Parts: sequence; C-alpha cells; structure tokens
Amino acid sequence: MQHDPSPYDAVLLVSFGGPEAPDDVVPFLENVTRGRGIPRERLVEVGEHYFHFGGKSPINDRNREFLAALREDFAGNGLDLPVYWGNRNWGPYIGEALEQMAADGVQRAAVFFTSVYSSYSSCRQYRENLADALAGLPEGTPAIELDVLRRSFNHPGFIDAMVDATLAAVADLPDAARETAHLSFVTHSIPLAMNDASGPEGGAYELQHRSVMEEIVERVRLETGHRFRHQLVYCSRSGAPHVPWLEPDVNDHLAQLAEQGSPAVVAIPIGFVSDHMEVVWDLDTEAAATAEKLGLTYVRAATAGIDPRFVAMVRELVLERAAVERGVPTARKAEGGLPACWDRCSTDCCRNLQQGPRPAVGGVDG
Ligand SMILES: CC1=C(CCC(=O)O)c2cc3nc(cc4[nH]c(cc5[nH]c(cc1n2)c(C)c5CCC(=O)O)c(CCC(=O)O)c4C)C(CCC(=O)O)=C3C
Ligand SMILES: [Fe+2]
Repeated sequence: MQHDPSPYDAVLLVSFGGPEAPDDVVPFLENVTRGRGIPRERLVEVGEHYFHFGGKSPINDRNREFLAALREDFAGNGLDLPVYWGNRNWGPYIGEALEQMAADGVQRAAVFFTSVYSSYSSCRQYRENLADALAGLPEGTPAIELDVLRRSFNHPGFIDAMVDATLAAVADLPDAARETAHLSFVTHSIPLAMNDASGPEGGAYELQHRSVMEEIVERVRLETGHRFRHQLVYCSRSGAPHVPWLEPDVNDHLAQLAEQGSPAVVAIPIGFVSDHMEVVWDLDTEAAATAEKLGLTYVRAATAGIDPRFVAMVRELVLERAAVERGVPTARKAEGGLPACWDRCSTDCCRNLQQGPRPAVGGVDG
C-alpha cells in the first residue's frame, strides 16, 4: 500500500509556543528561561519585543495555519491520520496533547518538531520535553509510543521552498542592485559550546546551516546564472555577555557590508520555519532599521511557512519513517552535501551541557 502509515495512528506537531496576550509575556519568558541562566536585562529587552506587538507572538497563529494546511494535505492524499499539537513553553502544552491522544486511543505517533536542525535547543530539548510530558501523564494512562521524525533541514520540501523564496526576494531587488547584492542567510545564534555539542559528533548545527546555504546559493546560480556572494549570520544572541555565541550578528554584518560598499542585501531566514518573533522583530524590525540607517537596500525572503512542498514534507517524512519501522526499503530524500539524517539520536547527540543526562524520547537507547 502506497499510503500505509502503520505503525502510526497519529502525528504530533511539537513547537516552541508563544504568548498570546500582554499578561502571558512574563510567565512565558519564565517558562522559556527556567534553569537556563539568562540575565534579567535580556529578559526585559525580549519582553519589550513582545509588547511591541501587543504582547502576542506570531508563532501560535503560524502553527495553527500549518496544522490546517497539514490536515488538508493529509486529506487530499488519502492519509487518514489525526494531527495533534503541543508546545514546550505555552499552551497548548505537549502534556495536554498527549492526554488528548491517550483519550482518543492513540498508541504510536510520529512527532514533527517545527525546527529542522540539530542542537540542544532545536532538537534534544524537545525530546526531553516529550519524555517529561509522558512521565507526567496521570497514573493509569495507556502507554503512547513516540517516534521523532529525522532532522529535515536538507529535505527537498524545505530546500525547494527556500530556493523559491530566495529567488522571489532577489527578483524584488531594484535591477541596478541585483548582481552585486549579498545573500545573508540568517539563523538563531546559540552558545559556541552548544554548537560544539550539537549532533552525534559535534558542530552539526552550523554545518547543517552551511550545507543549506551552499545548496540554495548553487540552485539560485542555476536559475539566474549568477553566483551571489553570501554568508551565514546570526540573530537573537542571548545569555551572559562573557559567554561566546555564534557570530557575526546580522546587524554587525550589515555594517560590514555597508563599509565594503555593498548596495543591497537579501536576508534569508533559513533558521526559522515560519514568521516567528525572531523574524518579525530581529529581521523585519531591527535589521531592516539597521539597513536603512546604513543606506542599504534590504529585502527579506519568505520563510517556508505553509509552502505546499514544506507541508507535504511532513507527510513524506511520516510515510518514510513508517516504512522504516515496518522494515520496508524506502527512499530517504536529501539535497546538498550532507546525507539524510539519522532516525534515532545517539546517546550523546546534542547533549545537555547545563544539566547532564536527562531522559529523552527518540534516542537509540530509548
Ligand atoms: C536554536 C534556537 C531556536 C530555533 C529552533 C526552534 O525553533 O526551536 C529557537 C527558537 C525560538 N526561540 C524563541 C524564543 C526565545 N528563545 C529564548 C532563548 C534562547 N533560544 C535559544 C535557541 C533557539 N531558540 C537559546 C540557546 C536561548 C537561550 C536560553 C537557553 O539556553 O535555552 C528566549 C528567552 C529570551 C532570550 O534569551 O532571548 C525566548 C523568548 C521562539 C519563540 C518566538 C516567537 O515567540 O515567535 C522560538 C521559535
Ligand atoms: Fe530561542
């Protein structure tokens, strides 16, 4: 059977969560930063970003749209699987989703994270959240087995969406600025130590982003005949000032481009799957203002969002993993220099540097 989802009887979308009203902002930030050693000044600053948008993060609405698109994609492709949704830091929480799944008789679900790279923050922490939520279910709840879908940064569903988003942004540039424009690929900064511990052998977070960047640059060259200058840059640096994080910051990078005489820049948010706060604040508000001050033409490429290919990717990953679990040979699509990611994380993959080993779902040892 072509669309055989067995052994799965459900899909669970797991995301970060965000505040939806001004009174949510402080408790949300407390949830995010519990035990993470983030200075108070940074929290006040980030709180302001949320208050700037009326205390409401865009992320939950983006996830509601994604859920609707996913359900439509499943229905349109004869895949009869219910889709649930739970967040790490704000309602609906992962635990609430699991309780509902148990009540509905779900026994084994495939789990998709709304973040496609390896690192503690973007992968293992979600795996720990799932383990905690399973452990926190009321006594007597029937067991639910959870399989975490592989990291999907190099799946064509993501890459193709980002290639077209980049081409559209390049087309939006003034004609005179196009050939000399700089492609700035932006992702969330993380501490150097977290990057060093990411993936099974370390450094995976940065490497995966570089492979996405190089693939997009090459695909854009094939379309336009022009190989654009490009760089991987970072936003949303947090933490204590003496702790090194991945650099350069996008704003410093823009200043450097202006100094070198570049007239135009395309910001490509490959680190975010939809228009999160980092995109609407750090890029559309802050970096856009920096570029304006510097006299740079600035265009921001779209995120993958509900691009039908990105939505279909989740279905493809569910069916791929279902086949793997049934022992049926299946294609594992991947583009660029890195192979398709592993299905189960090794014991040390993206290990938690602050707390030591904690139970996590989806590992080889789980
Ligand atoms: C790699 C990564 C992703 C991408 C992967 C993924 O998508 O999961 C991501 C996503 C997100 N991060 C988000 C928000 C926040 N992240 C924070 C703090 C931190 N993020 C970190 C890393 C990442 N974060 C790290 C290393 C910290 C320091 C604290 C710690 O070591 O844990 C803080 C606290 C304040 C601050 O420190 O800035 C906030 C409010 C939102 C919601 C946005 C919205 O509302 O739309 C989203 C999607
Ligand atoms: Fe974050």
